[in-house]
Amino acid sequence: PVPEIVTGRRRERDERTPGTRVMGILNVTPDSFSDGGLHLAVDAAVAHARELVANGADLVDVGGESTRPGAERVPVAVEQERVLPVVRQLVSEGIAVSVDTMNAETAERAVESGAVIVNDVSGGLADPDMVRVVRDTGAGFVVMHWRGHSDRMYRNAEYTHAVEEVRREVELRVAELIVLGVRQEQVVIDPGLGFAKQGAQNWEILAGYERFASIGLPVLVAASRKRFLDGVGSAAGAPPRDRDLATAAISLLAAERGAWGVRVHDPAPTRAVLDVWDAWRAART
Ligand SMILES: Nc1nc2ncc(COP(=O)(O)O)nc2c(=O)[nH]1
Repeated sequence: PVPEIVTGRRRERDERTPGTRVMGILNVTPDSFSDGGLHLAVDAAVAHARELVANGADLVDVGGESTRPGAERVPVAVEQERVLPVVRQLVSEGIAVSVDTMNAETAERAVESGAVIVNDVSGGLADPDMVRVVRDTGAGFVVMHWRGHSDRMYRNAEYTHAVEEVRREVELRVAELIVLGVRQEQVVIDPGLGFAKQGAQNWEILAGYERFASIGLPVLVAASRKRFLDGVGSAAGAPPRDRDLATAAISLLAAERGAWGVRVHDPAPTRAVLDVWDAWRAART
């Protein structure tokens, strides 16, 4: 069966299954934790994951390859060296883990190590073997809207109607996956904020949330600290970590619209606003 964290129905605050899931981001790249050796990076990453969970993350999204615009590809062996030890340790501590990878072999080995979700920004397009891994393992599968690797990301940000085109492309991709044997209940969709979308287009996507919800699949909103937030709810040009308040506001707006989950660097502000929202709803007479 597909892991409960993927299919679990939305519950009120006192139930175990979370309403809108808070997915904490764990980028295991040496520059993100320490410029020391890999071992340091793994230990630091595990410590950071524990902190994410302590601050309210329902699951931790472990990635070993930055997908920032213009980022270089990382060799699969390096990605696995970074990611797999962390996945194994977090799973052993009872933490729900998703693996953020475009590589089928990494996904397969992470799921074999206990990861319950494959979060592939390419939705299975980057590695033709990914569909087999997702289909055969039954893991949750985050299918994000994607129009190509970081090196040509912005050249693909041409839309006449961004919301409708992104919606259509996501819908078509999911239909292809189902034809290829992936079960619908495995799938979470994600409009891919910042991927082949610039500035205002990201806000159009958020404003068009209902269009994505109307596809009828769980929706993951991943706006955390992204460039399009610059200057909104924070000073223009401020460092990305200053965008956590704006991120929490988007988490609340997404949760109110029934989002399956929100993907954030710092769960604390998001957890705080979701707790406020739960208290508000619970008091309804
Ligand atoms: N599902 C999903 N996964 C992602 N992984 C990485 C990034 C890049 O952002 P980061 O480097 O801040 O994690 N963005 C997404 C996203 O928008 N959706």
